[in-house]
Amino acid sequence: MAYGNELTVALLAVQRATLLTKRVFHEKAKGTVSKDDKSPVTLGDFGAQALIISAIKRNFPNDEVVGEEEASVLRANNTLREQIWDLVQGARLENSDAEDKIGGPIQSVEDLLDAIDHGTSAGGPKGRIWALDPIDGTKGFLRGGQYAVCLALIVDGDVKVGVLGCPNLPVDDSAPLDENVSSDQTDETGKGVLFSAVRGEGATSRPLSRGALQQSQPIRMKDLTDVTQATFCESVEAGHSSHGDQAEIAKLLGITKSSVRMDSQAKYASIARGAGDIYLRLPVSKSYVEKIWDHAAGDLIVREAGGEVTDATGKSLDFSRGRTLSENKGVVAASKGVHAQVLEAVKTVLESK
Ligand SMILES: Nc1ncnc2c1ncn2[C@@H]1O[C@H](COP(=O)(O)OS(=O)(=O)O)[C@@H](OP(=O)(O)O)[C@H]1O
Ligand SMILES: [Mg+2]
Ligand SMILES: [Mg+2]
Ligand SMILES: [Mg+2]
Repeated sequence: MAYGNELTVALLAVQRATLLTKRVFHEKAKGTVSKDDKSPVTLGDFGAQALIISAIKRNFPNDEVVGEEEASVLRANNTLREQIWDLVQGARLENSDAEDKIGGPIQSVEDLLDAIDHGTSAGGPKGRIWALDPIDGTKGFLRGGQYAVCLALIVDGDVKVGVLGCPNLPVDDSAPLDENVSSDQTDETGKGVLFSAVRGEGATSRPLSRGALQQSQPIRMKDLTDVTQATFCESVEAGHSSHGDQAEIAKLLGITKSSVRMDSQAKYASIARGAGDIYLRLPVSKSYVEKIWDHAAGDLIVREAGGEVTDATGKSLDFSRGRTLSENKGVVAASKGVHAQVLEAVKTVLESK
């Protein structure tokens, strides 16, 4: 399989990072710090970024990483740094071959900080670049909702491998969409999914585990031709995606079911496994530019599951422009049978503004 080694490393690295994020998820004090743009970052975001980058550095020392977080807050804050060090040391895969494959534990606090700060690549159209969002949907993570650990390999501007770890989604790919938002399952009864895709080779899901990788199974978008029957997913935060425009589009398409609001790239994963049909993310402000780590893995997983992903003008998402999707506005992801119709409605509503 093309990119087989990259896929295995990415799956194990994301799986190990979810052990850490799940621990933080259940703690009352998540070590939340406000970043310069006022968005939150937690012990979980820092710890997961350190663990994943150390696995990449060990296996692919020449690759670059575009990561969301950086360590300056930790260099200045002893308490936070020590808390993360403890968490990172405690996050080990219970299968020694799997743990060895991704380099074993981080050796020192300096290595931990260096790993986090290795995510500063400028991105671009040439070479091998990993896009990493250690916790996507941090606001959802803090609220007790959905979140995802997201990793993708971009080669010469094209996404080749995508992995999404979704600890709060039900394992069952056929569970209805509202159960994807809020599952009654526990880790023991079937919660926690690892999605992945390799370019040209399809998309899969498998249960998250604490050790070796579990068996995977293929996932497919639902084959929808009657758009009025669609269910669509959107962000929880109105500040991230325009609920008003999305409601107008649904109305124009004759969709009567109410939208399902879900944090993070779990939205891409949910439509890829056929639980939902459409993911709309329409710009709230003219100035906001989407980040590549918020979309790279989800975009590939949906396309490999038979879906179509464009921006609000119909262009493919362009991951070759650096750290952001500077050539794109918004996201329209849907099954092939209805994407063109959805895109027309998006254009009509946005042009009327
Ligand atoms: N103004 C604005 N517009 C669009 N997107 C923004 C904006 N501000 C932030 N972000 C990014 O949104 C990421 C989370 O998106 P979600 O779809 O998960 O939002 S929500 O949590 O469901 O509300 C979130 O990712 P994380 O920081 O990884 O959580 C941000 O990168
Ligand atoms: Mg963030
Ligand atoms: Mg994000
Ligand atoms: Mg994030």
